[in-house]
Amino acid sequence: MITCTSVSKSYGSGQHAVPVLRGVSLDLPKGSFTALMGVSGSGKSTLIRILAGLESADEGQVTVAGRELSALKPRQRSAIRLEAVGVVFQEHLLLPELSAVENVELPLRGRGFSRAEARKDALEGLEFFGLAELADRFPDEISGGQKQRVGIARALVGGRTVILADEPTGALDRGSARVVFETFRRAADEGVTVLVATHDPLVGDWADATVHLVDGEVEAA
Ligand SMILES: Nc1ncnc2c1ncn2[C@@H]1O[C@H](COP(=O)(O)OP(=O)(O)OP(=O)(O)O)[C@@H](O)[C@H]1O
Repeated sequence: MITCTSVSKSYGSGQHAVPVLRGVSLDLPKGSFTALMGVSGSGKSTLIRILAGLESADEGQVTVAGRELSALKPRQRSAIRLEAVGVVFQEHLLLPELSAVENVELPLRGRGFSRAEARKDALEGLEFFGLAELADRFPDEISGGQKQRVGIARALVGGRTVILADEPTGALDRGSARVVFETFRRAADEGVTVLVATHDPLVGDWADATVHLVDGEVEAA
């Protein structure tokens, strides 16, 4: 579901090129929850952005949800995100002027769903994660953990099969972080492939596997 082979990436060029990822290979099966760990600067965010198609690798191949990303133009990659790949960041990025359910509807509306269809699927998504009672609240009326879970519901709505998250619990207390990891677990148990970059050792209680990045390389297990 997520495969990358010999992915390398440097920032800067020539003499000033700084290698950030060096020959990273991963093969994450459908329905797995993998934690991506490593010290600050080890390349976690860069790898997540490449897998999400937000940046391109200098070398190597990346296949996500059955699509080989390196062959695609940025606009085609963003279409894949809309259809198949949800991305969650440390900041929830909910739009403050929209209610929770309206936020979850957004990617569906972007795909041309009618208002009624989008509402139905968004409510189902919130319900699946136990968030139905928050549907009509605005982001500033719910807790940080709840916002992040609404963000996960938005990332998954419309049958997306892959979720990529970068430090999703970085701004949360331990209790909220647990619930967020539990939410990813639930998604993986439904067949979604989940990769979460995190510093938070709590993730070990929910993830199936951990990949450690050290200076841009996958550390042998
Ligand atoms: N756009 C960029 N231009 C230049 N250098 C960058 C850029 N983005 C990241 N880097 C550098 O690449 C290295 C890896 O950064 P990255 O953000 O992927 O690490 P990380 O493991 O996610 O760190 P953190 O845990 O602090 O988020 C760092 O040395 C960073 O300074």
